[in-house]
Amino acid sequence: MASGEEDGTVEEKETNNKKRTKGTIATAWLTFYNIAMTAGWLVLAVAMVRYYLQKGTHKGLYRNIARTLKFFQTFALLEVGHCAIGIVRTSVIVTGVQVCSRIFMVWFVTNSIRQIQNEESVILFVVVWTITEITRYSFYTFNLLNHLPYFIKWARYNMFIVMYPLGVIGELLTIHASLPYVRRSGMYSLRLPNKYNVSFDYYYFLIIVMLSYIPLFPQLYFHMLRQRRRVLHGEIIVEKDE
Ligand SMILES: CCCCCCCCCCCCC/C=C/C(=O)SCCNC(=O)CCNC(=O)[C@H](O)C(C)(C)COP(=O)(O)OP(=O)(O)OC[C@H]1O[C@@H](n2cnc3c(N)ncnc32)[C@H](O)[C@@H]1OP(=O)(O)O
Repeated sequence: MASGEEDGTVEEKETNNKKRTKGTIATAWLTFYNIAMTAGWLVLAVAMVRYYLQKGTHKGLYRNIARTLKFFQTFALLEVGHCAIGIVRTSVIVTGVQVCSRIFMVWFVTNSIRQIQNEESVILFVVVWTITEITRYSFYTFNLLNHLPYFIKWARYNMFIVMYPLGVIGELLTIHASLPYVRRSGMYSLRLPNKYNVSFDYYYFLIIVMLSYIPLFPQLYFHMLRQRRRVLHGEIIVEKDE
């Protein structure tokens, strides 16, 4: 029996071939990307455990892992691109908020303000991110390879229930701890008068960022709860255009 494709015109066949090639290239790239990211976050986990076992303190841990953390968290910007070009079925906005807030935490808060790098809250969010990302990227990898162990799927769609709030607590406490240093130093701020005639106060900007967690975090959390119902309980979810 002839298949639909065999019945199609030459243009239809060419379009189908192009789609298949794009699909193969995209899958190969995503598999490479997810393996690299799983490895990166595993390296980070091992470095943290080794540091703590050797030194017996969390002090200095951030400085020890900062370079690896900055590299792999910044690399995650590609995920926004994956959504934008349509090779993963995820909202650009949801992914954008998630990735940008992490990059902001790493570069513009923790990396920029040395005095807060030994805060327990920094260790809290870094540990939570690490556990989450090892699970998430190994989930995507095994899923793409069609060999997904159930416990990884279970962990991906259950751990966030606790990890997400813990990560947010770590992030908010870290921003809060940075406020006195930012106020005192006036960093990243622009005072009037200046040649641009613009004023910007990083201290108040950080307060606005903290407040923006109130409307934004529930959206990310409920998005994940919907994904959980869809993947673990097979519910059909009709998402609004995000
Ligand atoms: C200027 C500064 C602004 C700052 C603003 C501040 C406001 C910030 C407010 C909120 C802050 C949040 C801070 C975050 C903290 C933490 O992360 S704490 C640690 C706990 N975190 C988590 O548990 C993270 C949970 N979130 C996520 O997993 C993602 O970020 C997500 C974008 C929300 C995930 O959503 P989504 O991708 O839609 O879900 P999935 O089920 O995983 O995937 C959907 C489909 O897409 C496929 N896919 C996605 N990515 C990939 C990939 N890399 N490779 C292959 N496939 C991928 C996936 O397989 C799914 O496919 P289908 O099954 O076919 O649908």
